[in-house]
Amino acid sequence: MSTAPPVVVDGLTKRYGARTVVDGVSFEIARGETFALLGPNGAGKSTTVEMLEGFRSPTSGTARVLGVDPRRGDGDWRSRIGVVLQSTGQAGALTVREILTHFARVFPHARDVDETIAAVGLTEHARRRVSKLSGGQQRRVDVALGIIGRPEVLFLDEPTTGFDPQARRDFWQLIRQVASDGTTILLTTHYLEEAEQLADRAGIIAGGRLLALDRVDAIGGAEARTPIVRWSDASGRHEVRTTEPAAVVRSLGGEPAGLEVVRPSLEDVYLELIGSTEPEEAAA
Ligand SMILES: Nc1ncnc2c1ncn2[C@@H]1O[C@H](COP(=O)(O)OP(=O)(O)OP(=O)(O)O)[C@@H](O)[C@H]1O
Repeated sequence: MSTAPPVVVDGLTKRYGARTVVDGVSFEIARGETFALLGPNGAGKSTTVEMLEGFRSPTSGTARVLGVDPRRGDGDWRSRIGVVLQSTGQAGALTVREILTHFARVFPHARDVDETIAAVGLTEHARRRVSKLSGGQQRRVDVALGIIGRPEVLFLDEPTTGFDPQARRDFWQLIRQVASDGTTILLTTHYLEEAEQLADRAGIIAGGRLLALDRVDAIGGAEARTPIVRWSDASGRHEVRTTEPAAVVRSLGGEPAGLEVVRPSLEDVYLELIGSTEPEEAAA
């Protein structure tokens, strides 16, 4: 087995005419790691993922997935990756079990069809046509199709869009299980809590450029994660950023009104980073 990381991206760039939509992006994803790519609409996340899946060609830079240039990936390579595209597949007339059975035959080490249906919470709907399912249920079929081949690298592009909160939590459980089997996962999502729950590391991208790349609990740097103590008194509302929140609380003597100690979340850090980009850059 190769020791190279399963995903290696170096200076990846995509231009459409004069527009650069992915601009010199570099990162690696280690074997078994879950990596989240975060960024606003139009940031370049799907374009990056689609270049890794071999569906789009880079203008410059390189990508290697399982040691292979995705544009040159053959059938064997494709059977080792799993893809959940952003748009829902239209598998109209087939039932859930039929479409999964059909795809399972394509892969040399496919998962058990009924276990996979159960894992995505569709056992009750296994005999229903995919076209008769709700949007969120169809999305679960997409996810089932992405994992049926027991991929070594799984690409999930906004997998839980349209899921209700319980379905999202069930999905997280499923992805944790897939990750614990050693699968390397690249996830894009607009739900920062999802990235916090699932990802080991994340990259934040805006205007095609990678603004930050780190462990999910460290992204933005120590400064951005400094706790904030807030309280109110007769003179109004106060806020202090401090590495020693307990000492600040003690110094207040007793418990002042509205006391809260907040550790900035990934969402706070993300909004600060995205907010600091030029609007036209973020929109470009
Ligand atoms: N075929 C194309 N021709 C020209 N521009 C394109 C093409 N495909 C995508 N783009 C542009 O590239 C930019 C990046 O799009 P991309 O879909 O990668 O963003 P994203 O980060 O995935 O956004 P979202 O969160 O909305 O899915 C967008 O401005 C989009 O309009």
